[in-house]
Parts: sequence; structure tokens; C-alpha cells
Amino acid sequence: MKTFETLFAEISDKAVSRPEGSGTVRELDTGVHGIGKKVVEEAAEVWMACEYETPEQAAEEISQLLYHLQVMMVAKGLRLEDVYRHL
Ligand SMILES: N=c1c2ncn([C@@H]3O[C@H](COP(=O)(O)OP(=O)(O)OP(=O)(O)O)[C@@H](O)[C@H]3O)c2ncn1[C@@H]1O[C@H](COP(=O)(O)O)[C@@H](O)[C@H]1O
Repeated sequence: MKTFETLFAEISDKAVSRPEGSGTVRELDTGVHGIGKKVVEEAAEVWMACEYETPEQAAEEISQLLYHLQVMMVAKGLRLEDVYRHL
């Protein structure tokens, strides 16, 4: 199963290798502004899913929010440790 760390490694690699057809590359190219919009959109979807949908749907929305947060971290050059030290 993919974990937060393995997904972050995959996204970081794609930011460098820029494979064709990668949604991550497309999102990175929208910059902090575009990625920020996805973060806010997914955060709202997490809230709505937790309020009104099943635990499984909430989990899926949460996974998407984590993904977009990771894309933002890569866009800003942040490493996992930079975030973890605030936990
Ligand atoms: N975990 C994710 C992931 N979660 C969410 N998303 C993206 O976020 C979008 C969220 O879905 P929504 O239905 O909320 O959004 P949507 O409005 O339908 O989609 P958009 O029109 O906004 O793209 C999805 O369409 C994906 O583009 C993800 N995209 C990729 N990953 C993983 O990231 C890795 C790299 O992916 P690629 O760069 O695409 O190879 C792979 O392991 C993927 O599984």
C-alpha cells in the first residue's frame, strides 16, 4: 500500500523527470496559485464528505487533500522533515 512517504517520493521524482501525461507535472505547472486553489477545493470536499458522506468517501477525499498538499510542498521545495518538525 502506498504511504505518505512513498507518494511524496514519487511526486518528487516526477517533478524532476517530468514524464508525459503526469497530472502532477500539469498541476506543478499551474504554480502556487493553481495548486493553492486545488488545496482549498479538496479541503472543502473533505469537510462536505465528513459531514454528509460515508467514512469511505471521506477517506478518499482526505487522500486527495494529502496529495495536493504534497504537490504544494514540492512546488515550494519543502521536504517532509520541514513539515514533520512542526508536528
Ligand atoms: N494520489 C493522487 C491524487 N489524488 C488526487 N489527484 C488529482 O486530483 C484530482 C481530484 O479529483 P476531483 O474529482 O476532486 O477533481 P476533478 O475536479 O474531477 O479533477 P480536476 O479536473 O480538478 O483534475 C484528480 O483528478 C487527480 O487529478 C491525484 N493525482 C495523482 N495521485 C497519485 O500521484 C501519483 C502521481 O500521479 P501522476 O503525476 O498523475 O502520474 C500517482 O501515484 C497517483 O496515484
